[in-house]
Amino acid sequence: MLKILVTGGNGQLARCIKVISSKYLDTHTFSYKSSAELNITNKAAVLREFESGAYDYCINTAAFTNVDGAEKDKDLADLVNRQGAKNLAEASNIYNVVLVHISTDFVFDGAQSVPYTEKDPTNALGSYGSSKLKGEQAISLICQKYFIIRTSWLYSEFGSNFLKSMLKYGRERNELSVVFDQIGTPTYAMDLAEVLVLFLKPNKVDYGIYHYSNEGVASWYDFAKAIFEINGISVHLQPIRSDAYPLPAKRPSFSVLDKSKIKKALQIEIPYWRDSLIKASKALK
Ligand SMILES: NC(=O)C1=CN([C@@H]2O[C@H](COP(=O)(O)OP(=O)(O)OC[C@H]3O[C@@H](n4cnc5c(N)ncnc54)[C@H](OP(=O)(O)O)[C@@H]3O)[C@@H](O)[C@H]2O)C=CC1
Ligand SMILES: Cc1cn([C@H]2C[C@H](O)[C@@H](COP(=O)(O)OP(=O)(O)O[C@H]3O[C@@H](C)C(=O)[C@@H](O)[C@H]3O)O2)c(=O)[nH]c1=O
Repeated sequence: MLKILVTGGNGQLARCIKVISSKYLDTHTFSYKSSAELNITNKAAVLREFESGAYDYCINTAAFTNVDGAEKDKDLADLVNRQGAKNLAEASNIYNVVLVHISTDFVFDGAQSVPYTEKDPTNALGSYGSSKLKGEQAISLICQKYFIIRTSWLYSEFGSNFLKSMLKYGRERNELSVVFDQIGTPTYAMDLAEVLVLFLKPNKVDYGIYHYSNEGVASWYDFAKAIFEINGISVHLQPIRSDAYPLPAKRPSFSVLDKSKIKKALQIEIPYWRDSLIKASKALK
């Protein structure tokens, strides 16, 4: 039996892992710890959990994910996303655990116009992205056995996300404005969860950084348009530039991820984002 700790156990991605992991219960035991049960910023608590749990893997989904909130709460974002990741890296080394850590497309500045590979230079624009980047750096410096999976624009039937916000606003309002000058790839967190479980196979895949998102490319406007079409919601949708929708945090204008490495390593085909959006919309109904 492989023993797996999942941090951030009440979050969107952890809840998707819980759904997917039901297929693996003959061979894997998953322990989900919410922020109240295991605060990853508390090093002593992390060490105690690793010692008592005798885990083989830790999937770290815990993070400070409020992109605009991170501009105001820089210290807290840093504490969770950098120090928390560092604590897990140190505990993983001591207790011989493989750390599977989730990171973000927001480690890039968006200056590129071709999809980002794992080797491309990082340069985060805001506090969320830079705290996540520092978390990655701490792990790659300290940890002997780790996978860092960068992903983008997660949504699902769980937690709060862009899909659920659009469905809510689309039903409440006649008109909506959404930015069309930020390009990336929406990713169904359930698809990512399926892929994360594939990393839980001893000595099958090389340690390091991997990019995973759904296939294809969209702006947030395209994503919103597809949400309304697929869900039969009639709303007047206006494409706008980011400067017409001012927010505390600057986002990358282009953060499409190149997924060649993960496709080769895991021998997977990745669903197109619109097909996955149809699946998620059905799951929500
Ligand atoms: N959402 C997205 O669009 C994207 C997310 N990612 C990354 O994917 C991962 C999962 O994101 P997602 O599930 O969407 O995020 P959520 O915000 O839904 O979940 C994160 C969870 O982390 C928990 N958490 C916060 N602080 C701590 C702490 N100190 N100790 C333990 N747990 C804590 C939160 O608990 P509580 O609610 O109690 O604070 C929450 O349940 C994160 O690493 C994120 O950076 C990457 C790209 C896109
Ligand atoms: C709700 C809304 C947002 N927007 C814009 C704001 C922003 O530029 C863009 C995305 O909106 P959000 O703020 O919901 O998403 P945001 O928090 O920027 O999403 C990011 O979250 C973190 C955690 C990640 O790691 C990233 O991959 C990415 O998913 O859409 C509109 O233009 N109109 C709207 O009505």
